[in-house]
Amino acid sequence: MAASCTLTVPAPFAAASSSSSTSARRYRRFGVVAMASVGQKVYAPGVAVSDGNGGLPKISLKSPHGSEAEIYLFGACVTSWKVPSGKDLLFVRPDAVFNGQKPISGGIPHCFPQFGPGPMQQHGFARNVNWSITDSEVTEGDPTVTLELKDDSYSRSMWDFSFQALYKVKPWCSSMCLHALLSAKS
Ligand SMILES: O=P(O)(O)OC[C@H]1O[C@@H](O)[C@H](O)[C@@H](O)[C@@H]1O
Repeated sequence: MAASCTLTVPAPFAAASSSSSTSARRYRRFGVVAMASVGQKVYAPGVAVSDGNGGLPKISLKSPHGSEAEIYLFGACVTSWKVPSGKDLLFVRPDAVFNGQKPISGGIPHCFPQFGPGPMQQHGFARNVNWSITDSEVTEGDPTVTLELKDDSYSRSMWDFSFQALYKVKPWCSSMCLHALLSAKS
């Protein structure tokens, strides 16, 4: 079974112009390419990982066109998306915890493989585990990162399926593209 979902979130307060380009100039890199400052790892220009709240690893995406986004590896939760005006269009709850024990409440969370209460924890386990960076790329200056979550003994104990979830985050000036791809088999 494979399911794919692409969500493009418009920025109502952003400038009307978009930074997306049809130019074919593009490159792709894997893994850490530089240390920009103490504790910060750069995966591609505009794609860096550093310690966020509570010391949890946080990806920062910065486009030279003015948009910025923050994604925590814990839960692959997008907690911030700033448009070129500097306005942040996302928020987390004031009492959100960043301790790696409870899900980050707010931003754009993943409810998988269950929504709400049920046989496992509220909204499933995907927002309660660390995802990993599987790809990063830059197109015309706009950074993109892809996160991955795969089954392990922890997920199997609650949901006995083999799966791979890929989550691609691409913030532009006037919209943000979120692409989720799930492949699962019994
Ligand atoms: O508070 P949590 O566990 O992060 O869940 C997020 C939200 O999930 C929704 O389904 C509930 O209706 C909300 O009440 C809740 O705040």
